[in-house]
Amino acid sequence: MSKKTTPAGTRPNRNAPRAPRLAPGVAARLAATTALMAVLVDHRPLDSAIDATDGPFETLDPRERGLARAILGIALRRRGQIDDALSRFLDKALPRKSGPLPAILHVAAAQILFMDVPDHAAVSIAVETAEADRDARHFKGLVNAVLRRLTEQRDAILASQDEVRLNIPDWLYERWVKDYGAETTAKIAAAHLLEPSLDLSVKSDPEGWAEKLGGIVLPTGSVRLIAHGPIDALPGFAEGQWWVQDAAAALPAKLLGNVEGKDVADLCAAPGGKTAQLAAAGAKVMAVDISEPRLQRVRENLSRLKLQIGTIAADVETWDPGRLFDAILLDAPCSATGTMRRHPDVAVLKRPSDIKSLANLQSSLIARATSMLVSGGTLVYCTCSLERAEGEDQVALALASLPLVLEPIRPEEVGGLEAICREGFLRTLPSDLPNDEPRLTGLDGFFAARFRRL
Ligand SMILES: C[S@@+](CC[C@H](N)C(=O)[O-])C[C@H]1O[C@@H](n2cnc3c(N)ncnc32)[C@H](O)[C@@H]1O
Repeated sequence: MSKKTTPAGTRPNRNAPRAPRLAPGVAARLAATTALMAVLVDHRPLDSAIDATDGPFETLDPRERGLARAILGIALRRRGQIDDALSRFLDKALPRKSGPLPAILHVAAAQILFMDVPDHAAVSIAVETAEADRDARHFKGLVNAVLRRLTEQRDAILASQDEVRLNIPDWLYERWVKDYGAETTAKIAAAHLLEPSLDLSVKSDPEGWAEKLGGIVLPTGSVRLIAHGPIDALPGFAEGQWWVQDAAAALPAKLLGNVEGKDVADLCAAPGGKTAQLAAAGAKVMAVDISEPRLQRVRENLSRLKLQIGTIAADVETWDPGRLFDAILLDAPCSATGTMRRHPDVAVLKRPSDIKSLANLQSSLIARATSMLVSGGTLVYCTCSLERAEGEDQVALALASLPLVLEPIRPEEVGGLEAICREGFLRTLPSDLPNDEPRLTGLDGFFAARFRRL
């Protein structure tokens, strides 16, 4: 048998710096631990922690990346249950100077409680991850003891937990019970525990694309698939035939009706899902966003889709377009509490005070949008929030203070789904659109209202 050798004619350079060797599986858990710390401690969005070019995800191979992402999804989705389970074995708070110790425990507990990972691997890799950190290494013994006890008592712990209640922060639970009632809140929370489907908006032929991609066509026209593997490897991506967009997020742009040939402003446009819909429907679109880097993503997305638009990096609160538009879509910045299925980090990142300040910003943006609209023009206001303060309350404020009348939304405009058309508004909930296959169920929580300018 031949020995492993270096390429012919070369010798190993013994002085070259070598990347530390990690046992199999450790790199993925280290990356998950680092990203979880970024979310829990630094309050950074998960996507930015994962995408950081100098972060540990950069060096992972696709399998490790997938594993790290899956662990993070569960660690955030089921954070309440994991906290509750770990607290049963910790009689005091973890010491301050323990580095990533909390994230190491959460990453391991996510695997032990909810993933098909051998217990001994989850525990020993957690101990090894602790060993790799200057501060956490002093707590190796604690990591080992707590996690072993967790493996022993897993079934009893899970049986004793109310998974629906434990995983929603108290302040959101209280708001939702007030607005939607306890039964619907429980359904929303249950929907958050499921890995969401992959929803696509297609330029044309939804049936054909559903067949090619192995998905279904929803009553609203989106194509829905069970997500797996890299998106850019799917048929039709490179050719620009479709784009990723939650089925609920695809509804507000449709509420502008026939936009062919019309001057439409898409305010707060990035990353451009709704811009693409408007451009594909033949509108002359001006996409406006405060963030130039995010606007660059709009340009890249629209260029892949071979759709023409104009773009302007500007703050809508102060931007003066110097002309009026026939129609405006205002997808305002919001708390994003409707997207917790896709972005479970929202439960960690948002606070009640955010809703207040966002609601103030939304009122100001609606007033600005109204001032850019021709008389008789249509304004669709939407947010991906479950909070009334960012939805129904904004409508009441706008109608009381601006030259706008409400144009109620009808079920036939949203795939005939009466349940998502409430009081003339679009109000989707994560628990809407159930399917026998749980991986094909649900919608992001969206609100939309349509106005006509007087
Ligand atoms: C909910 S996202 C928009 C999603 C987008 N409409 C889509 O469908 O892909 C909100 C966007 O608002 C932008 N934004 C926040 N404040 C803004 C402001 N004052 N003026 C313009 N854009 C703003 C953010 O940069 C962000 O891209």
